[in-house]
Amino acid sequence: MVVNSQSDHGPVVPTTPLVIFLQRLQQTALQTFGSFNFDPKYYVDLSLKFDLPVVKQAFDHLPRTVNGSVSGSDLNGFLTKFMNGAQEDLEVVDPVDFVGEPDGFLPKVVHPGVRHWALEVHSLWKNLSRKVSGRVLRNPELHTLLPLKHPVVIPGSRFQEVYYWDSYWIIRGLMVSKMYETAKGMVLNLIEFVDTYGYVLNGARAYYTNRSQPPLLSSMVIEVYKRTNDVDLVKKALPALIKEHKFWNSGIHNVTIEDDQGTTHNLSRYYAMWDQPRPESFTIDTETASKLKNDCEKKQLYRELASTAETGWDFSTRWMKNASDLTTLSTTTIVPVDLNAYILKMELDISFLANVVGESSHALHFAKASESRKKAMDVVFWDEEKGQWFDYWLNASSNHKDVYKWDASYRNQDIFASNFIPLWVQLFNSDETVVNKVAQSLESSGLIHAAGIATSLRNSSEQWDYPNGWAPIQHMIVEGLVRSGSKEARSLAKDIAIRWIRTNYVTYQTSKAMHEKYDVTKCGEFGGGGEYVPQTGFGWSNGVVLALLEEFGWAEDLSPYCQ
Ligand SMILES: OC[C@H]1O[C@H](O[C@H]2O[C@H](CO)[C@@H](O)[C@H](O)[C@H]2O)[C@H](O)[C@@H](O)[C@@H]1O
Repeated sequence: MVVNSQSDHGPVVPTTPLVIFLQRLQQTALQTFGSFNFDPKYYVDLSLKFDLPVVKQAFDHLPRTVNGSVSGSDLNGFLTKFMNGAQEDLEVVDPVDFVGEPDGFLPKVVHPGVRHWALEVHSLWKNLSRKVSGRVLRNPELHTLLPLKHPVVIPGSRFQEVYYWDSYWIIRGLMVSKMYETAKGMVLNLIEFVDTYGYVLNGARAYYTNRSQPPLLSSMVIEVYKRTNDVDLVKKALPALIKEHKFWNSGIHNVTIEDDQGTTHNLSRYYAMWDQPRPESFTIDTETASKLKNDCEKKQLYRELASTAETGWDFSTRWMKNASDLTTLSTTTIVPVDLNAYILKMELDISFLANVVGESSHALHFAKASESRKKAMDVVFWDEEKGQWFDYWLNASSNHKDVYKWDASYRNQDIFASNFIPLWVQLFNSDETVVNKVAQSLESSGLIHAAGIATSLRNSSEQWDYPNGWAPIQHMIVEGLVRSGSKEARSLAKDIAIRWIRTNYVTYQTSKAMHEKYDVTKCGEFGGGGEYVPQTGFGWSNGVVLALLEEFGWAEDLSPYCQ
């Protein structure tokens, strides 16, 4: 599948003729309809009513002005005659395992009003459940939606397809809702991606095949296994997880760093296999790159944009050399703390799962791999004095035959929520000294707000910076604190959980009342953090709310927070 591009910046996975055509349609639509309320993704999600050559010919024959634009009525006529709507590829499905109030649902949530809300959140899974329509299965070449075998829960809003890392928090919520069949089906779909492509795709669309997303498949398998003891699922998952591990630890994703003692360490980075504008944001990326001078620079920027989408944090100043200039994105030259924490957890998970099915040599191999990564993270990321792990920026001048010489000054000293993610992993949260240091550092970091843990301290307009970014990754930090077993750490975790739950409650009620996308200014100090779309909520927010309510329970009234 992967071929080398003309430039030497890495591989490129070719896209489909359909995606290329839909990008052209997207460009024309922008010219015709203008940028107000324009969502470029909408156009690459449309499907064809006829074969591509027929549709293309009709499109090419639309009357155009000298500057190439098409009139609104001609374009609307074309869309009606030749295209199906963006959401018609999927059918709403009744999940087989949904019941209004599952037996033993959230026993520690005792306040009646909060219990009522939790049941409403639980019921949102029904509104977010989809299956791929028969049309896609019969004629996949007419659709950018990829045909998945099992029904899914989608994030919602403009994201009507499965997303890799969103699925993790959705599955955490499904566990609370006792929807094990649905969760298992979602895991099986992701396993099939690994079988087909060698990695889990960013999302289930033809335009997402050139990159992955934060690798949390092993965590999903573990969560389902813990509740169901489904050994068959483990047997199916294990080869896929081993293959996925290889994807993240070889070729462009692998980085070797030599420390002061001359020991080399292998870590991983994000690196999309793409050097063109992202099809779902084609018009935006083209515009972003327009200020660059030459094609080589543009290709590199496009790779950085796609690689940043692979991080799940698209976009944040975390990946930018110059915080006010998106063209300075440098994601491929950053070794990220969170990615390596996820892979460390993947190694421990694989080792555990291999033991479950009696594959002791794999169990041993991955246990050793986890020890090596832990050492590498200690050397490259960990700052003992600051009590945080910092991203490491690769410096071209230190690159000798693909081995980078470690230098403390290349650590990015900026504070992000990702600096605390390693706490999620047992090898770190079992060390009391580390936990205490990290907890103190988190408390004084400035990241904890009324709404929970902010993604960054930078006030920028990027989606993943303060005040917009309230990542579900805070759930991992909370879990790390809880798993440490320390009383103080649990109390900090509870404090953060309370903030997140209140915020989401306020967001939910406000959004419900307004029946429109929620407006932060209406939610007083708890504004920000939730992402509640009327009638569906948002997949990962629903999941984290349910998981936190399960962990901490709830006895007080929440309604005073929503006046
Ligand atoms: O359409 C632009 C980008 O949209 C996605 O990113 C955002 O939504 C995802 C779904 O909730 C989420 O997983 C991601 O963290 C968000 O930043 C998509 O993942 C990107 O690849 C895409 O370019």
